Amino acid sequence: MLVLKDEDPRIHGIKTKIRVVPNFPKPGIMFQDITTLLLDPKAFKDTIDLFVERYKGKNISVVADRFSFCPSKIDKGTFKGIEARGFIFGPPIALAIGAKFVPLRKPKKLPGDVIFEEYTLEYGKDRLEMHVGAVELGERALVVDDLIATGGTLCAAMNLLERVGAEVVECACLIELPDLQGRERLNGKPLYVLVEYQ
Ligand SMILES: O=P(O)(O)OC[C@H]1O[C@H](OP(=O)(O)OP(=O)(O)O)[C@H](O)[C@@H]1O
Ligand SMILES: Nc1ncnc2[nH]cnc12
Repeated sequence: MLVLKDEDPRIHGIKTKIRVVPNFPKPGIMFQDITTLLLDPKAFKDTIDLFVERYKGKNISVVADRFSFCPSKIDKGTFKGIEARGFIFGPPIALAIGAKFVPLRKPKKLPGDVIFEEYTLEYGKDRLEMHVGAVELGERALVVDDLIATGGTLCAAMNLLERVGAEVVECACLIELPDLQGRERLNGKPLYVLVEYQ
């Protein structure tokens, strides 16, 4: 069951549009499918608006988000779905708050010089890369993702930004899986989520 995080009536509409698919991509995983949310322009817009309302006027100059789009792959027992979720929420939030968008990509997708961080997922392991020079010392950054599970992805993203001297103001996710205790990997960094799955 998805649990409402607060009383904003828009959150109820958002929650009803997230489909939960049991046993995908592996037995035991309750997959939170946001593609059904994207089919509903009002729910999708409400999601972006809630984040924009929270971060507008907060002097944030960087929105960092995973940015990936490539075919599925299966390697050494690790299933990775279509890599397409990371770029959905970050760019519209960045545009609306007047920040630049910095893509954090899976390996070998960025053409310039990169720094990278490796991390583990609920159902696999991966690596995030960021272009050298995309973020400058002292910039205030927001890290956005669709979902926090074990927290590995957000932790890797924060590490990348902090290694180049950015200040990560907050992490923002549409969905949290609290049972996986991902928050505890964020070293006390604030995390804002719209819905929890329990
Ligand atoms: O908190 P964590 O345990 O790190 O898991 C959360 C991450 O898992 C999913 O991405 P995934 O890498 O599965 O790929 P996709 O978004 O490209 O489909 C999701 O979009 C988050 O980025
Ligand atoms: N249960 C889950 N649903 C959707 N994306 C995920 N990423 C990691 N765990 C996930």
